Amino acid sequence: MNSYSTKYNMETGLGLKKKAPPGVICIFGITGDLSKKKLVPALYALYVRGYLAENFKIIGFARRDWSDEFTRQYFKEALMGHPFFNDRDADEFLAALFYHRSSFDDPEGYAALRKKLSFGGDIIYYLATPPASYSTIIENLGESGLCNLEGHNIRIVIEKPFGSDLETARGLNSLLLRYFKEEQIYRIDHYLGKETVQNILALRFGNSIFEPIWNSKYIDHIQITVAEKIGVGSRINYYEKSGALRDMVQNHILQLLSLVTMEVPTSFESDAIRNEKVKILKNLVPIKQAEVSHKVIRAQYVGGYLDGGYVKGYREEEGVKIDSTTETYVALKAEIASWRWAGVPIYIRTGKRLSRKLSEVAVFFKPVPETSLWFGRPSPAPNALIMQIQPDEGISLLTNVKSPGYSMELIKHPLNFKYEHSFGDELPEAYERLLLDALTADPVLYTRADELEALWAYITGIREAWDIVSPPVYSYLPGSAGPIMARKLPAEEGRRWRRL
Ligand SMILES: NC(=O)C1=CN([C@@H]2O[C@H](COP(=O)(O)OP(=O)(O)OC[C@H]3O[C@@H](n4cnc5c(N)ncnc54)[C@H](OP(=O)(O)O)[C@@H]3O)[C@@H](O)[C@H]2O)C=CC1
Ligand SMILES: O=C1O[C@H](COP(=O)(O)O)[C@@H](O)[C@H](O)[C@H]1O
Repeated sequence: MNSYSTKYNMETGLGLKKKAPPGVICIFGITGDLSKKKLVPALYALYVRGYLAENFKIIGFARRDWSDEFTRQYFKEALMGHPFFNDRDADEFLAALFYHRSSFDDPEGYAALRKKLSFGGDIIYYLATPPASYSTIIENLGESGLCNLEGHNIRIVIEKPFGSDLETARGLNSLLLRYFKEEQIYRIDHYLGKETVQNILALRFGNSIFEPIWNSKYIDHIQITVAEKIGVGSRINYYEKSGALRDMVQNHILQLLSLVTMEVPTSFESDAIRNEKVKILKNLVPIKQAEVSHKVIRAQYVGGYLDGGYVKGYREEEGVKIDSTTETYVALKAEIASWRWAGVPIYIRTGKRLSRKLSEVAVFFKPVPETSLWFGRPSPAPNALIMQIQPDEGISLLTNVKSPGYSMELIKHPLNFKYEHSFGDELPEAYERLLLDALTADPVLYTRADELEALWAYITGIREAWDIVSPPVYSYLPGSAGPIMARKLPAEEGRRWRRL
Protein backbone atom coordinates (compact mmCIF):
# COMPACT_ATOMS: atom_id res chain seq x y z
CA MET A 1 0.00 0.00 0.00
CA ASN A 2 1.34 3.47 -0.77
CA SER A 3 0.92 6.89 0.71
CA TYR A 4 -2.12 8.07 -1.29
CA SER A 5 -4.41 5.15 -1.79
CA THR A 6 -6.64 5.08 1.29
CA LYS A 7 -6.98 8.84 1.47
CA TYR A 8 -7.68 9.24 -2.22
CA ASN A 9 -10.35 6.61 -2.39
CA MET A 10 -12.13 7.89 0.65
CA GLU A 11 -12.13 11.39 -0.75
CA THR A 12 -13.27 10.69 -4.27
CA GLY A 13 -15.45 7.67 -3.81
CA LEU A 14 -13.76 5.96 -6.76
CA GLY A 15 -13.90 2.83 -4.67
CA LEU A 16 -11.67 -0.22 -4.81
CA LYS A 17 -14.26 -2.40 -6.45
CA LYS A 18 -11.66 -4.27 -8.46
CA LYS A 19 -7.96 -4.68 -8.17
CA ALA A 20 -5.55 -5.95 -10.80
CA PRO A 21 -4.39 -9.47 -9.91
CA PRO A 22 -0.67 -10.26 -9.74
CA GLY A 23 0.87 -10.33 -13.17
CA VAL A 24 2.80 -8.46 -15.79
CA ILE A 25 1.98 -6.02 -18.54
CA CYS A 26 4.39 -6.18 -21.44
CA ILE A 27 4.26 -2.91 -23.39
CA PHE A 28 5.53 -3.22 -26.95
CA GLY A 29 6.73 0.27 -27.88
CA ILE A 30 7.68 1.45 -24.39
CA THR A 31 10.02 4.14 -25.77
CA GLY A 32 7.24 5.68 -27.87
CA ASP A 33 5.04 8.71 -27.44
CA LEU A 34 1.90 6.92 -26.23
CA SER A 35 3.76 5.03 -23.50
CA LYS A 36 5.27 8.26 -22.22
CA LYS A 37 2.15 10.43 -22.47
CA LYS A 38 -0.55 7.98 -21.48
CA LEU A 39 0.31 4.39 -20.57
CA VAL A 40 2.97 4.70 -17.91
CA PRO A 41 1.26 7.74 -16.27
CA ALA A 42 -2.02 5.78 -16.18
CA LEU A 43 -0.34 2.74 -14.62
CA TYR A 44 1.30 5.06 -12.10
CA ALA A 45 -2.08 6.54 -11.20
CA LEU A 46 -3.50 3.03 -10.74
CA TYR A 47 -0.55 2.17 -8.51
CA VAL A 48 -0.95 5.30 -6.42
CA ARG A 49 -4.69 4.75 -6.07
CA GLY A 50 -3.96 1.21 -4.89
CA TYR A 51 -5.36 -0.74 -7.84
CA LEU A 52 -2.25 -2.78 -8.68
CA ALA A 53 -1.21 -5.98 -6.92
CA GLU A 54 1.92 -5.71 -4.77
CA ASN A 55 4.04 -7.77 -7.13
CA PHE A 56 2.73 -6.36 -10.40
CA LYS A 57 5.42 -5.91 -13.07
CA ILE A 58 5.84 -3.87 -16.26
CA ILE A 59 8.12 -4.99 -19.07
CA GLY A 60 8.85 -2.46 -21.79
CA PHE A 61 9.78 -3.88 -25.22
CA ALA A 62 11.58 -1.71 -27.83
CA ARG A 63 14.80 -1.69 -29.81
CA ARG A 64 16.70 1.28 -28.36
CA ASP A 65 19.77 0.51 -26.36
CA TRP A 66 18.27 1.28 -22.95
CA SER A 67 18.87 -0.41 -19.59
CA ASP A 68 16.37 -0.98 -16.76
CA GLU A 69 17.97 1.88 -14.87
CA PHE A 70 17.86 4.29 -17.80
CA THR A 71 14.22 3.42 -18.51
CA ARG A 72 13.26 4.06 -14.88
CA GLN A 73 15.03 7.40 -14.88
CA TYR A 74 13.39 8.37 -18.20
CA PHE A 75 9.93 7.64 -16.85
CA LYS A 76 10.65 9.26 -13.50
CA GLU A 77 11.30 12.49 -15.34
CA ALA A 78 8.18 11.94 -17.45
CA LEU A 79 6.11 11.43 -14.28
CA MET A 80 7.31 14.60 -12.59
CA GLY A 81 4.35 16.57 -13.96
CA HIS A 82 1.84 13.95 -12.82
CA PRO A 83 -0.70 15.21 -10.27
CA PHE A 84 0.16 12.30 -7.93
CA PHE A 85 3.93 12.59 -8.32
CA ASN A 86 6.10 12.14 -5.29
CA ASP A 87 9.58 10.67 -5.08
CA ARG A 88 8.73 7.71 -2.91
CA ASP A 89 5.72 6.48 -4.86
CA ALA A 90 7.48 7.04 -8.19
CA ASP A 91 10.57 5.06 -7.09
CA GLU A 92 8.50 2.21 -5.69
CA PHE A 93 6.35 2.07 -8.83
CA LEU A 94 9.32 2.26 -11.21
CA ALA A 95 11.18 -0.50 -9.37
CA ALA A 96 8.66 -2.83 -11.03
CA LEU A 97 9.54 -1.59 -14.55
CA PHE A 98 12.00 -3.59 -16.66
CA TYR A 99 13.32 -2.96 -20.16
CA HIS A 100 13.52 -5.67 -22.81
CA ARG A 101 15.58 -4.80 -25.85
CA SER A 102 14.77 -6.49 -29.13
CA SER A 103 13.45 -5.82 -32.57
CA PHE A 104 9.82 -6.89 -33.06
CA ASP A 105 10.82 -9.25 -35.86
CA ASP A 106 13.53 -11.12 -33.99
CA PRO A 107 12.34 -14.53 -32.71
CA GLU A 108 15.20 -14.62 -30.22
CA GLY A 109 13.78 -11.52 -28.57
CA TYR A 110 10.59 -13.45 -27.83
CA ALA A 111 12.51 -16.47 -26.51
CA ALA A 112 14.35 -14.14 -24.15
CA LEU A 113 11.06 -12.45 -23.18
CA ARG A 114 9.63 -15.82 -22.20
CA LYS A 115 12.17 -16.14 -19.36
CA LYS A 116 11.21 -12.71 -18.02
CA LEU A 117 7.51 -13.60 -17.99
CA SER A 118 8.03 -16.59 -15.76
CA PHE A 119 7.20 -14.91 -12.44
CA GLY A 120 3.59 -15.97 -12.52
CA GLY A 121 0.21 -14.29 -12.72
CA ASP A 122 -1.71 -12.80 -15.64
CA ILE A 123 0.12 -11.59 -18.73
CA ILE A 124 -1.12 -8.64 -20.76
CA TYR A 125 0.59 -7.79 -24.04
CA TYR A 126 -0.03 -4.15 -24.98
CA LEU A 127 0.72 -3.19 -28.59
CA ALA A 128 1.62 0.52 -28.46
CA THR A 129 3.53 0.36 -31.72
CA PRO A 130 3.20 1.55 -35.28
CA PRO A 131 0.21 -0.36 -36.73
CA ALA A 132 2.49 -1.85 -39.39
CA SER A 133 4.16 -3.86 -36.59
CA TYR A 134 0.97 -5.43 -35.20
CA SER A 135 1.06 -8.53 -37.41
CA THR A 136 4.79 -9.13 -36.87
CA ILE A 137 4.33 -9.01 -33.10
CA ILE A 138 1.19 -11.18 -33.10
CA GLU A 139 2.85 -13.81 -35.29
CA ASN A 140 5.99 -13.83 -33.18
CA LEU A 141 4.03 -14.10 -29.96
CA GLY A 142 2.06 -16.96 -31.50
CA GLU A 143 4.95 -18.86 -33.05
CA SER A 144 7.09 -18.56 -29.92
CA GLY A 145 4.27 -20.01 -27.79
CA LEU A 146 3.87 -16.82 -25.74
CA CYS A 147 0.10 -16.77 -26.35
CA ASN A 148 -0.30 -20.03 -24.61
CA LEU A 149 1.78 -20.26 -21.47
CA GLU A 150 0.69 -22.90 -19.00
CA GLY A 151 -0.70 -21.46 -15.77
CA HIS A 152 -1.10 -17.86 -17.05
CA ASN A 153 -4.20 -15.97 -18.13
CA ILE A 154 -3.13 -14.07 -21.22
CA ARG A 155 -4.71 -11.03 -22.88
CA ILE A 156 -3.65 -8.72 -25.69
CA VAL A 157 -4.52 -5.03 -26.06
CA ILE A 158 -4.29 -3.44 -29.53
CA GLU A 159 -4.08 0.30 -30.06
CA LYS A 160 -5.90 2.15 -32.79
CA PRO A 161 -5.96 2.20 -35.76
CA PHE A 162 -7.19 -1.37 -36.02
CA GLY A 163 -6.94 -1.78 -39.81
CA SER A 164 -7.54 0.89 -42.40
CA ASP A 165 -10.71 -0.53 -43.98
CA LEU A 166 -13.04 -3.49 -43.64
CA GLU A 167 -10.70 -5.89 -45.40
CA THR A 168 -7.58 -5.06 -43.38
CA ALA A 169 -9.57 -5.05 -40.11
CA ARG A 170 -10.91 -8.52 -40.98
CA GLY A 171 -7.39 -9.68 -41.82
CA LEU A 172 -6.07 -8.45 -38.47
CA ASN A 173 -8.98 -10.07 -36.64
CA SER A 174 -8.34 -13.40 -38.28
CA LEU A 175 -4.62 -13.23 -37.54
CA LEU A 176 -5.38 -12.52 -33.88
CA LEU A 177 -7.91 -15.34 -33.75
CA ARG A 178 -5.28 -17.76 -35.02
CA TYR A 179 -3.43 -17.36 -31.70
CA PHE A 180 -5.91 -15.83 -29.22
CA LYS A 181 -9.55 -16.38 -28.36
CA GLU A 182 -11.92 -13.41 -28.82
CA GLU A 183 -12.23 -13.01 -25.03
CA GLN A 184 -8.46 -12.49 -24.81
CA ILE A 185 -8.46 -9.65 -27.37
CA TYR A 186 -8.92 -6.02 -26.24
CA ARG A 187 -9.28 -3.49 -29.09
CA ILE A 188 -8.93 -0.04 -27.61
CA ASP A 189 -10.99 3.08 -28.24
CA HIS A 190 -9.91 5.62 -25.66
CA TYR A 191 -13.23 7.53 -25.88
CA LEU A 192 -14.94 4.62 -24.16
CA GLY A 193 -12.64 5.13 -21.17
CA LYS A 194 -13.84 8.70 -20.64
CA GLU A 195 -16.12 9.14 -17.63
CA THR A 196 -18.50 11.37 -19.55
CA VAL A 197 -18.89 8.81 -22.32
CA GLN A 198 -19.75 6.08 -19.83
CA ASN A 199 -22.18 8.50 -18.25
CA ILE A 200 -24.29 8.41 -21.41
CA LEU A 201 -25.49 4.94 -20.40
CA ALA A 202 -25.90 5.96 -16.76
CA LEU A 203 -28.02 8.94 -17.75
CA ARG A 204 -30.17 7.03 -20.24
CA PHE A 205 -30.79 3.90 -18.24
CA GLY A 206 -30.53 5.15 -14.65
CA ASN A 207 -33.30 7.73 -15.05
CA SER A 208 -36.83 6.70 -15.93
CA ILE A 209 -37.66 10.07 -17.49
CA PHE A 210 -35.57 9.58 -20.63
CA GLU A 211 -36.49 6.16 -21.99
CA PRO A 212 -40.13 6.97 -22.89
CA ILE A 213 -39.09 9.98 -24.98
CA TRP A 214 -35.92 8.49 -26.48
CA ASN A 215 -37.30 7.81 -29.94
CA SER A 216 -38.42 9.36 -33.21
CA LYS A 217 -41.72 10.45 -31.74
CA TYR A 218 -40.06 12.98 -29.44
CA ILE A 219 -36.52 13.41 -30.77
CA ASP A 220 -36.11 15.65 -33.80
CA HIS A 221 -32.43 15.06 -34.49
CA ILE A 222 -29.07 14.44 -32.83
CA GLN A 223 -25.77 16.28 -33.33
CA ILE A 224 -22.39 14.80 -32.48
CA THR A 225 -19.44 17.18 -32.53
CA VAL A 226 -15.79 16.34 -31.87
CA ALA A 227 -13.88 19.53 -32.64
CA GLU A 228 -10.19 20.14 -32.06
CA LYS A 229 -8.15 23.31 -32.10
CA ILE A 230 -4.85 21.55 -32.69
CA GLY A 231 -3.61 20.70 -36.18
CA VAL A 232 -2.23 17.39 -37.31
CA GLY A 233 1.11 18.10 -35.61
CA SER A 234 3.84 15.49 -35.85
CA ARG A 235 1.58 12.64 -36.98
CA ILE A 236 1.51 13.55 -40.68
CA ASN A 237 2.66 10.15 -41.93
CA TYR A 238 -0.20 8.44 -40.19
CA TYR A 239 -2.77 11.18 -40.81
CA GLU A 240 -2.11 11.60 -44.51
CA LYS A 241 -3.20 7.96 -45.01
CA SER A 242 -6.01 8.20 -42.49
CA GLY A 243 -7.94 11.49 -42.60
CA ALA A 244 -10.68 12.57 -40.21
CA LEU A 245 -13.22 9.97 -41.32
CA ARG A 246 -10.99 7.05 -40.35
CA ASP A 247 -9.18 8.82 -37.51
CA MET A 248 -12.25 10.01 -35.60
CA VAL A 249 -15.56 8.93 -37.12
CA GLN A 250 -14.80 5.21 -37.58
CA ASN A 251 -14.09 4.83 -33.88
CA HIS A 252 -14.83 7.57 -31.33
CA ILE A 253 -17.82 9.21 -33.03
CA LEU A 254 -19.60 6.04 -34.05
CA GLN A 255 -19.04 4.73 -30.53
CA LEU A 256 -20.77 7.84 -29.17
CA LEU A 257 -23.56 7.35 -31.69
CA SER A 258 -24.08 3.74 -30.68
CA LEU A 259 -24.18 4.53 -26.95
CA VAL A 260 -26.74 7.28 -27.49
CA THR A 261 -29.00 5.21 -29.72
CA MET A 262 -28.65 1.57 -28.55
CA GLU A 263 -31.52 -0.34 -26.98
CA VAL A 264 -31.52 -1.07 -23.24
CA PRO A 265 -29.06 -3.93 -22.62
CA THR A 266 -30.09 -6.79 -20.35
CA SER A 267 -27.15 -6.02 -18.02
CA PHE A 268 -23.96 -3.98 -17.84
CA GLU A 269 -21.97 -7.11 -18.75
CA SER A 270 -19.67 -6.64 -21.71
CA ASP A 271 -21.47 -8.84 -24.20
CA ALA A 272 -24.91 -7.50 -23.30
CA ILE A 273 -23.76 -3.96 -24.07
CA ARG A 274 -21.74 -4.87 -27.12
CA ASN A 275 -24.61 -6.91 -28.59
CA GLU A 276 -26.81 -3.81 -28.52
CA LYS A 277 -24.12 -1.59 -29.98
CA VAL A 278 -23.56 -4.01 -32.84
CA LYS A 279 -27.28 -4.01 -33.67
CA ILE A 280 -27.26 -0.23 -34.05
CA LEU A 281 -24.09 -0.20 -36.13
CA LYS A 282 -25.50 -2.83 -38.45
CA ASN A 283 -28.63 -0.71 -38.86
CA LEU A 284 -26.72 2.38 -40.00
CA VAL A 285 -28.02 3.19 -43.45
CA PRO A 286 -25.08 2.86 -45.88
CA ILE A 287 -24.30 6.09 -47.73
CA LYS A 288 -24.50 5.38 -51.44
CA GLN A 289 -22.26 6.70 -54.19
CA ALA A 290 -25.08 8.84 -55.59
CA GLU A 291 -25.63 10.62 -52.26
CA VAL A 292 -22.10 10.84 -50.88
CA SER A 293 -21.47 14.35 -52.20
CA HIS A 294 -24.38 15.89 -50.37
CA LYS A 295 -24.58 13.65 -47.28
CA VAL A 296 -20.86 13.84 -46.51
CA ILE A 297 -18.83 17.07 -46.62
CA ARG A 298 -15.05 16.83 -46.49
CA ALA A 299 -12.61 19.69 -46.12
CA GLN A 300 -9.05 20.75 -45.29
CA TYR A 301 -7.78 23.65 -43.20
CA VAL A 302 -5.86 26.30 -45.08
CA GLY A 303 -3.20 28.56 -43.58
CA GLY A 304 -4.31 31.51 -41.50
CA TYR A 305 -4.15 33.28 -38.18
CA LEU A 306 -5.08 31.54 -34.97
CA ASP A 307 -4.60 33.07 -31.52
CA GLY A 308 -2.52 35.86 -32.99
CA GLY A 309 -0.03 33.69 -34.91
CA TYR A 310 0.10 32.23 -38.42
CA VAL A 311 -0.58 28.50 -38.64
CA LYS A 312 0.20 26.50 -41.75
CA GLY A 313 -2.50 25.02 -43.91
CA TYR A 314 -2.69 21.23 -44.08
CA ARG A 315 -1.13 21.13 -47.56
CA GLU A 316 1.75 23.30 -46.34
CA GLU A 317 2.65 20.82 -43.58
CA GLU A 318 5.90 18.95 -44.17
CA GLY A 319 5.23 15.54 -45.67
CA VAL A 320 1.83 16.44 -47.14
CA LYS A 321 1.46 16.33 -50.91
CA ILE A 322 0.50 19.63 -52.49
CA ASP A 323 -2.56 18.01 -54.07
CA SER A 324 -3.47 15.91 -51.00
CA THR A 325 -7.19 15.18 -50.67
CA THR A 326 -6.89 13.92 -47.08
CA GLU A 327 -9.72 15.48 -45.11
CA THR A 328 -8.97 17.25 -41.83
CA TYR A 329 -12.70 17.91 -41.40
CA VAL A 330 -15.72 15.79 -42.14
CA ALA A 331 -19.42 16.33 -41.55
CA LEU A 332 -22.08 13.81 -42.43
CA LYS A 333 -25.68 12.90 -41.98
CA ALA A 334 -26.15 9.40 -40.57
CA GLU A 335 -29.43 7.54 -40.33
CA ILE A 336 -30.46 4.41 -38.48
CA ALA A 337 -33.01 2.08 -40.04
CA SER A 338 -34.86 0.97 -36.93
CA TRP A 339 -38.33 1.50 -35.45
CA ARG A 340 -36.91 3.72 -32.76
CA TRP A 341 -34.84 5.93 -35.02
CA ALA A 342 -36.42 5.98 -38.48
CA GLY A 343 -36.57 9.61 -39.66
CA VAL A 344 -34.18 10.99 -37.01
CA PRO A 345 -31.05 12.39 -38.69
CA ILE A 346 -27.80 12.22 -36.78
CA TYR A 347 -25.49 15.01 -37.89
CA ILE A 348 -21.83 14.34 -37.20
CA ARG A 349 -18.88 16.72 -37.53
CA THR A 350 -15.25 16.55 -36.57
CA GLY A 351 -12.18 18.47 -37.57
CA LYS A 352 -8.80 19.85 -36.64
CA ARG A 353 -7.84 23.52 -36.36
CA LEU A 354 -11.38 24.57 -35.51
CA SER A 355 -12.30 27.40 -33.18
CA ARG A 356 -12.06 25.33 -30.00
CA LYS A 357 -11.78 21.87 -28.50
CA LEU A 358 -15.22 20.46 -27.86
CA SER A 359 -16.73 16.98 -27.80
CA GLU A 360 -20.45 16.81 -27.22
CA VAL A 361 -23.62 14.96 -28.07
CA ALA A 362 -26.71 17.14 -28.42
CA VAL A 363 -30.15 15.55 -28.54
CA PHE A 364 -32.78 17.95 -29.89
CA PHE A 365 -36.40 17.29 -29.00
CA LYS A 366 -39.36 18.17 -31.15
CA PRO A 367 -40.87 21.60 -30.49
CA VAL A 368 -44.13 21.99 -28.58
CA PRO A 369 -47.16 21.73 -30.89
CA GLU A 370 -48.19 24.85 -32.77
CA THR A 371 -51.43 25.87 -31.04
CA SER A 372 -53.17 29.09 -30.13
CA LEU A 373 -51.42 28.92 -26.71
CA TRP A 374 -48.44 30.82 -28.05
CA PHE A 375 -50.41 32.98 -30.42
CA GLY A 376 -48.78 36.36 -30.84
CA ARG A 377 -45.67 35.25 -28.95
CA PRO A 378 -42.53 33.53 -30.22
CA SER A 379 -42.91 29.72 -29.92
CA PRO A 380 -40.71 28.20 -27.24
CA ALA A 381 -37.33 26.98 -28.49
CA PRO A 382 -37.13 23.17 -28.75
CA ASN A 383 -35.62 21.45 -25.71
CA ALA A 384 -32.19 19.94 -26.09
CA LEU A 385 -30.12 17.65 -23.91
CA ILE A 386 -26.42 18.39 -24.23
CA MET A 387 -23.96 15.77 -23.02
CA GLN A 388 -20.63 17.54 -22.91
CA ILE A 389 -17.84 15.00 -23.09
CA GLN A 390 -14.98 17.52 -22.84
CA PRO A 391 -13.95 20.10 -21.72
CA ASP A 392 -16.25 21.40 -18.91
CA GLU A 393 -17.64 17.89 -18.60
CA GLY A 394 -21.30 17.89 -17.75
CA ILE A 395 -24.90 17.71 -18.88
CA SER A 396 -27.29 20.55 -19.70
CA LEU A 397 -30.96 20.36 -20.41
CA LEU A 398 -31.98 23.41 -22.40
CA THR A 399 -35.42 24.40 -21.18
CA ASN A 400 -37.71 27.41 -21.46
CA VAL A 401 -38.58 29.29 -18.30
CA LYS A 402 -40.68 32.31 -17.61
CA SER A 403 -38.76 35.49 -17.88
CA PRO A 404 -39.21 37.56 -14.69
CA GLY A 405 -41.84 40.24 -15.17
CA TYR A 406 -45.56 40.77 -15.60
CA SER A 407 -46.09 38.89 -18.84
CA MET A 408 -45.73 35.30 -20.03
CA GLU A 409 -42.48 35.72 -21.89
CA LEU A 410 -40.21 32.66 -22.16
CA ILE A 411 -36.46 32.60 -22.19
CA LYS A 412 -34.13 29.66 -22.79
CA HIS A 413 -32.33 28.51 -19.70
CA PRO A 414 -30.07 25.50 -19.16
CA LEU A 415 -30.48 23.16 -16.19
CA ASN A 416 -26.85 22.32 -15.59
CA PHE A 417 -24.85 19.51 -14.07
CA LYS A 418 -21.08 20.05 -14.08
CA TYR A 419 -18.72 17.31 -12.95
CA GLU A 420 -16.34 19.90 -11.58
CA HIS A 421 -18.94 21.44 -9.29
CA SER A 422 -20.34 18.14 -8.07
CA PHE A 423 -17.26 15.92 -7.88
CA GLY A 424 -14.21 18.20 -8.07
CA ASP A 425 -12.09 18.65 -11.15
CA GLU A 426 -10.21 15.38 -11.09
CA LEU A 427 -11.79 12.86 -13.42
CA PRO A 428 -9.72 9.72 -13.97
CA GLU A 429 -7.86 9.63 -17.28
CA ALA A 430 -9.48 7.38 -19.89
CA TYR A 431 -6.39 5.17 -20.04
CA GLU A 432 -6.55 4.48 -16.29
CA ARG A 433 -9.97 2.91 -16.56
CA LEU A 434 -9.12 1.09 -19.79
CA LEU A 435 -5.89 -0.35 -18.42
CA LEU A 436 -7.56 -1.40 -15.19
CA ASP A 437 -10.24 -3.18 -17.20
CA ALA A 438 -7.64 -5.00 -19.30
CA LEU A 439 -5.73 -5.98 -16.16
CA THR A 440 -8.90 -7.29 -14.52
CA ALA A 441 -10.19 -9.06 -17.66
CA ASP A 442 -13.23 -6.84 -18.20
CA PRO A 443 -13.72 -6.11 -21.93
CA VAL A 444 -16.87 -3.99 -21.58
CA LEU A 445 -15.16 -0.83 -22.84
CA TYR A 446 -13.28 -2.56 -25.63
CA THR A 447 -14.48 -3.17 -29.16
CA ARG A 448 -15.54 -6.69 -30.13
CA ALA A 449 -14.58 -8.12 -33.55
CA ASP A 450 -18.09 -7.96 -35.02
CA GLU A 451 -18.54 -4.41 -33.69
CA LEU A 452 -15.28 -3.33 -35.25
CA GLU A 453 -16.21 -4.86 -38.58
CA ALA A 454 -19.61 -3.12 -38.51
CA LEU A 455 -17.83 0.21 -37.84
CA TRP A 456 -15.49 -0.38 -40.75
CA ALA A 457 -18.27 -1.54 -43.09
CA TYR A 458 -20.00 1.86 -42.75
CA ILE A 459 -16.81 3.90 -43.16
CA THR A 460 -15.40 1.77 -45.98
CA GLY A 461 -18.63 2.35 -47.92
CA ILE A 462 -18.06 6.12 -47.71
CA ARG A 463 -14.38 5.84 -48.58
CA GLU A 464 -15.12 3.69 -51.61
CA ALA A 465 -17.80 6.13 -52.78
CA TRP A 466 -15.27 8.98 -52.40
CA ASP A 467 -12.75 7.07 -54.49
CA ILE A 468 -15.26 6.74 -57.32
CA VAL A 469 -17.08 10.07 -57.12
CA SER A 470 -14.18 12.32 -55.96
CA PRO A 471 -16.36 14.92 -54.24
CA PRO A 472 -14.80 18.35 -53.68
CA VAL A 473 -12.45 18.88 -50.75
CA TYR A 474 -13.64 22.23 -49.38
CA SER A 475 -11.45 24.65 -47.42
CA TYR A 476 -11.86 26.26 -44.04
CA LEU A 477 -9.92 28.80 -42.05
CA PRO A 478 -8.14 27.90 -38.84
CA GLY A 479 -10.20 29.02 -35.87
CA SER A 480 -13.46 28.75 -37.80
CA ALA A 481 -16.41 26.41 -37.33
CA GLY A 482 -15.45 24.47 -40.47
CA PRO A 483 -16.32 24.84 -44.14
CA ILE A 484 -19.36 26.89 -45.07
CA MET A 485 -20.69 23.97 -47.12
CA ALA A 486 -21.12 21.93 -43.93
CA ARG A 487 -23.89 24.29 -42.84
CA LYS A 488 -25.92 22.95 -45.73
CA LEU A 489 -26.27 19.49 -44.18
CA PRO A 490 -28.72 20.46 -41.43
CA ALA A 491 -29.84 23.69 -43.14
CA GLU A 492 -31.44 21.91 -46.09
CA GLU A 493 -33.67 20.19 -43.56
CA GLY A 494 -34.51 23.38 -41.66
CA ARG A 495 -32.00 22.81 -38.84
CA ARG A 496 -28.65 24.26 -37.90
CA TRP A 497 -25.48 23.22 -36.10
CA ARG A 498 -24.98 24.26 -32.54
CA ARG A 499 -22.55 27.13 -32.25
CA LEU A 500 -18.94 26.03 -32.01
N1 LIG B 1 0.85 8.97 -29.59
C1 LIG B 1 -0.46 9.18 -29.41
O1 LIG B 1 -0.91 10.23 -28.91
C2 LIG B 1 -1.43 8.14 -29.81
C3 LIG B 1 -1.00 6.94 -30.34
N2 LIG B 1 -1.90 5.97 -30.66
C4 LIG B 1 -1.45 4.71 -31.24
O2 LIG B 1 -0.47 4.10 -30.40
C5 LIG B 1 0.48 3.41 -31.17
C6 LIG B 1 1.88 3.92 -30.81
O3 LIG B 1 1.96 5.28 -31.15
P1 LIG B 1 3.21 6.18 -30.69
O4 LIG B 1 3.61 5.86 -29.30
O5 LIG B 1 2.85 7.56 -31.04
O6 LIG B 1 4.36 5.65 -31.69
P2 LIG B 1 5.91 5.98 -31.63
O7 LIG B 1 6.39 6.01 -33.04
O8 LIG B 1 6.20 7.14 -30.76
O9 LIG B 1 6.55 4.70 -30.89
C7 LIG B 1 6.76 3.49 -31.57
C8 LIG B 1 7.37 2.50 -30.61
O10 LIG B 1 7.54 1.27 -31.29
C9 LIG B 1 8.90 0.87 -31.20
N3 LIG B 1 9.29 0.19 -32.43
C10 LIG B 1 8.94 0.52 -33.69
N4 LIG B 1 9.43 -0.40 -34.54
C11 LIG B 1 10.09 -1.32 -33.80
C12 LIG B 1 10.78 -2.51 -34.09
N5 LIG B 1 10.90 -2.97 -35.34
N6 LIG B 1 11.30 -3.22 -33.09
C13 LIG B 1 11.19 -2.77 -31.81
N7 LIG B 1 10.55 -1.63 -31.46
C14 LIG B 1 10.02 -0.92 -32.45
C15 LIG B 1 9.68 2.12 -31.00
O11 LIG B 1 10.88 1.73 -30.37
P3 LIG B 1 12.29 2.47 -30.60
O12 LIG B 1 12.11 3.82 -29.98
O13 LIG B 1 13.22 1.61 -29.84
O14 LIG B 1 12.48 2.54 -32.08
C16 LIG B 1 8.75 2.89 -30.09
O15 LIG B 1 8.86 2.40 -28.78
C17 LIG B 1 0.09 3.65 -32.63
O16 LIG B 1 -0.69 2.58 -33.07
C18 LIG B 1 -0.75 4.91 -32.58
O17 LIG B 1 -1.68 4.96 -33.63
C19 LIG B 1 -3.24 6.13 -30.44
C20 LIG B 1 -3.73 7.30 -29.91
C21 LIG B 1 -2.88 8.41 -29.59
O1 LIG C 1 -7.65 9.06 -31.45
C1 LIG C 1 -7.46 10.25 -31.61
O2 LIG C 1 -7.97 11.11 -30.73
C2 LIG C 1 -7.41 12.41 -30.58
C3 LIG C 1 -8.45 13.21 -29.81
O3 LIG C 1 -8.62 12.64 -28.55
P1 LIG C 1 -9.16 13.52 -27.33
O4 LIG C 1 -9.24 12.56 -26.21
O5 LIG C 1 -8.16 14.62 -27.14
O6 LIG C 1 -10.48 14.06 -27.76
C4 LIG C 1 -7.10 13.05 -31.91
O7 LIG C 1 -6.37 14.26 -31.71
C5 LIG C 1 -6.26 12.11 -32.75
O8 LIG C 1 -6.08 12.67 -34.05
C6 LIG C 1 -6.90 10.76 -32.87
O9 LIG C 1 -5.98 9.85 -33.45
